[in-house]
Amino acid sequence: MTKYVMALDQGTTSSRTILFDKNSQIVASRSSEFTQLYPQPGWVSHDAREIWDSQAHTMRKVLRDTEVSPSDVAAIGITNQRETTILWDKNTGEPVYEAIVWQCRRTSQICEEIKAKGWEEEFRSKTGLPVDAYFSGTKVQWILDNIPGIRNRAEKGEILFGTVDSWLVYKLSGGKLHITDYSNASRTMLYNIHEQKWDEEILGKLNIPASILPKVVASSGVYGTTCKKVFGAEVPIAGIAGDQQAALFGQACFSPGMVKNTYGTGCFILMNTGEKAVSSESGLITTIAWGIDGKVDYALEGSVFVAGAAIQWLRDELRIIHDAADTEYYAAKVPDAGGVYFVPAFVGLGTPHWDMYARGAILGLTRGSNRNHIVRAALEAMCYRTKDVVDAMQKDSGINLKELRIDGGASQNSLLCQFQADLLNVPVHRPTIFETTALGAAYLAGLAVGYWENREQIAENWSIASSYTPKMSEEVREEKYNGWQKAVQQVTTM
Ligand SMILES: Nc1ncnc2c1ncn2[C@@H]1O[C@H](COP(=O)(O)OP(=O)(O)O)[C@@H](O)[C@H]1O
Ligand SMILES: O=P(O)(O)OC[C@H](O)CO
Repeated sequence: MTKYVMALDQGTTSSRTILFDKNSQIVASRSSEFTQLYPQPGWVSHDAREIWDSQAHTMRKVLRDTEVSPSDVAAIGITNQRETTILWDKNTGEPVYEAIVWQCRRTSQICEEIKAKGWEEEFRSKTGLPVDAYFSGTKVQWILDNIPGIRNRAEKGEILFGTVDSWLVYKLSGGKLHITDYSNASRTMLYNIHEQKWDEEILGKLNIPASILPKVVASSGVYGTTCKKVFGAEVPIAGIAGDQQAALFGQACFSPGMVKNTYGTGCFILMNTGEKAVSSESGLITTIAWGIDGKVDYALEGSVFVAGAAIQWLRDELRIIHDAADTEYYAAKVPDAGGVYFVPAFVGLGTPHWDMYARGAILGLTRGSNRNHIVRAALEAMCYRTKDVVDAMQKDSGINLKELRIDGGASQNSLLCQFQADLLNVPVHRPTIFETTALGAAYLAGLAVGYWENREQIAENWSIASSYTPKMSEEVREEKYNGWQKAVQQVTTM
């Protein structure tokens, strides 16, 4: 009898495999970190082989350690760091270059050229995305233009492109499937989110041959099975979604107006807007949340590139903490950040600023500032950036936020959660299962094979572990946020 759904959560810093049971409980979880490559300032790469190897390792390990047989896995769902771009050889299945990571700024110049040619509005209205190095399109173009011989081979049909979901499915299926889902396609800057097709004009403008593109499929559906070589059984591959959309699904944000925020390496705030693709005046992204049963739902998204990554920086570069969890201890030693603001614009600023050239700063230091203030300012920065995004979301959608559902590694920090509730002036809820990204992928796959019946059943499984209610006065909130906005002005270049 099949008992579990397996979620593969391929994130920016680690690959994870989680087995869920019917009550949405985690039965077992294994993760494996992999190498971050920084070939030049502002550039970020991964080795696509290592992405696959680390993912496959955690899949096998989770089964071995729990003695669950592959035949007890009802379906596999995949969720992934989005936008990260991989090109591989169609015949050998070998990557032809490093995976260019979503955070990588190497294509900023290409983006400038697109803007200088006056194409930005066309790209934005068709894809829902501002022209930025964040998205896959210019990364694909860069590889085709800069790696000798690749363009020629791509034009001969010998090269395939995919985001990480495509790459994993290709490997899992033994090279049989070259697919991506709607949510991932909507992050490439090559996909028309209204007509739901790869956009020929944009492909022409970026000089990208259509033959390298994956087929776009539903986010929930049986696409094929794993090749026996992977772990000894043919298990249905039945769900795919970009990690932030998967988290929206895992948080059961099924109705328009529901919002989740994931505090991981970056912060990603998504509001379900249902069947309506809301276009933004305030620098939000219009994205596909998921496509299921022939119907596409949309979301408004705010992307904050550096959130928990600033905590890692405090640990690895400044070395003022040993562990991310220490931040709560140090931050709690002071009543506030003492006027210190930390703007972690290490790779520019995303929503709503979209400033590729902004860089980080710690401001407001006095002779009395110490580690506690800086640590607290780093935590508060995640909350301020979230408020930047939520304010824009409320303005563009006309919907007032009623509550915020949170997840991701840094959401374990209660001081952060309380400050977030205070700043937004709405309750913040952390669910019992905070691995919502993986859970969302499991749900998409489980729904496709009838493991879960419908979204109502899923919504019933969502429950709150901790809630934080706002306690800050309006006056203090305004004063703090004004200080933040002034700090941001100091680092922006536009
Ligand atoms: N208790 C904590 N307080 C603040 N930040 C934390 C805490 N625990 C983890 N983090 C941060 O959260 C991030 C890890 O979250 P995770 O959701 O696993 O990220 P990702 O999926 O992006 O790799 C790291 O950047 C880490 O610094
Ligand atoms: O790997 P994460 O969780 O930091 O997510 C990365 C995002 O998908 C980038 O858009």
